[in-house]
Amino acid sequence: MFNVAIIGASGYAGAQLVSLVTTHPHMTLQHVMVSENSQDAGKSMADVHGNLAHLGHLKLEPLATHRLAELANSMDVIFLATPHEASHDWMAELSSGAAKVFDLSGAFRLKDTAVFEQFYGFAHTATECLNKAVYGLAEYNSEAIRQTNIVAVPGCYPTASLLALKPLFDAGMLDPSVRPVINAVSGVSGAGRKASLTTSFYEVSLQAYGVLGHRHTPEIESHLGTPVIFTPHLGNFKRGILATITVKLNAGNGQDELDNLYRTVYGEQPIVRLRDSFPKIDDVAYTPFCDLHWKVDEQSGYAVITSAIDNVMKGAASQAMQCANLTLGFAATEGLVNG
Ligand SMILES: NC(=O)C1=CN([C@@H]2O[C@H](COP(=O)(O)OP(=O)(O)OC[C@H]3O[C@@H](n4cnc5c(N)ncnc54)[C@H](OP(=O)(O)O)[C@@H]3O)[C@@H](O)[C@H]2O)C=CC1
Ligand SMILES: CC(=O)N[C@@H](CCC(=O)OP(=O)(O)O)C(=O)O
Repeated sequence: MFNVAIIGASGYAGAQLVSLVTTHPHMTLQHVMVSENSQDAGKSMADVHGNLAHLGHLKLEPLATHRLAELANSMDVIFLATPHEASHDWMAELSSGAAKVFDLSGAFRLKDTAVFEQFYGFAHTATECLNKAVYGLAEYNSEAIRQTNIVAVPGCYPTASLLALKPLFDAGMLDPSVRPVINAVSGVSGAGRKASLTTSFYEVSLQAYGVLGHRHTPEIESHLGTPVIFTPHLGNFKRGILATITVKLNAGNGQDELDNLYRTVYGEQPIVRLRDSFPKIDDVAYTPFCDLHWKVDEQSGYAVITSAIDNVMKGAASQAMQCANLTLGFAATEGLVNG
């Protein structure tokens, strides 16, 4: 059995990981942790998340920095479901031992530190870790993920967007003169558990935010290889992301070509489900799947692709678990998909 610690275990992504690790056939959850001065320190997982009421024995430990080295040497796997700053500050020490570290924050997803500082608002100084970090888009980078001890788990919107767009870009099917346009709606869990007016029940409606300036734009662009227009929206539901993506295809590409392409790329990938109709968020909520469907207008050469994921699962925790499975030598789907 592999020993696991989850830091940030009281948050939405961390609690989802608690669920996944405690049901994983080859993992033992040794530590669930929060920040040193957390109000939740000492409480159990059952106290903070009702759906984990059966896990009253798992107590949230406050994590003081002097314990980082001990974790690095005693754990096989460390999941960081923490704010970007905490992940950035702690990665060097956490990754200095035998443990493989999977960071769900955005701290290690952008290799360009100037772009990072512009979008995250603080300077990146963990250069060695950044150089080592592999972008954990599990369907694409499985070989590199297997070899590393630092995985930067992709953001939720980038996961939905890249799984839809990468096959087209990599196959040279996109007209380079027209940027892909990504309009995506996320449930409020994407904003994390801390109370705020923007995410309070009475305030949330359906609204664009971060227009032409969201930090996921450079993440999508750098891992896709071409500029995009990305507009996120906050929706009045709990879980899931639906990304509707419009692209202009190069001449000679129509419905048949896209059908063949997606089948070739994802036919053997159990987490990506190619659907016969446009997916709904409810089809993927609380699951590890990404559902894709597309339609081409043969006359204009435009195509619309929709990509649906659960932001807390494929957009965070279950993708982190896919990556952990790969580094430990299991199938990416271990503990996530049966049958
Ligand atoms: N929610 C989502 O859909 C997604 C989230 N992510 C990323 O995953 C990470 C966690 O997100 P999410 O679960 O939504 O966030 P939450 O706000 O729900 O949870 C954050 C967790 O981190 C803990 N924490 C906060 N500050 C520190 C610190 N300095 N040291 C240690 N622990 C700390 C919090 O507990 P406490 O403050 O009590 O210590 C809590 O357990 C973030 O980086 C987020 O950007 C990525 C993809 C999707
Ligand atoms: C609805 C909502 O607020 N979503 C979050 C994205 C969540 C996510 O993927 O986060 P990281 O890139 O921080 O890991 C946002 O737009 O900031």
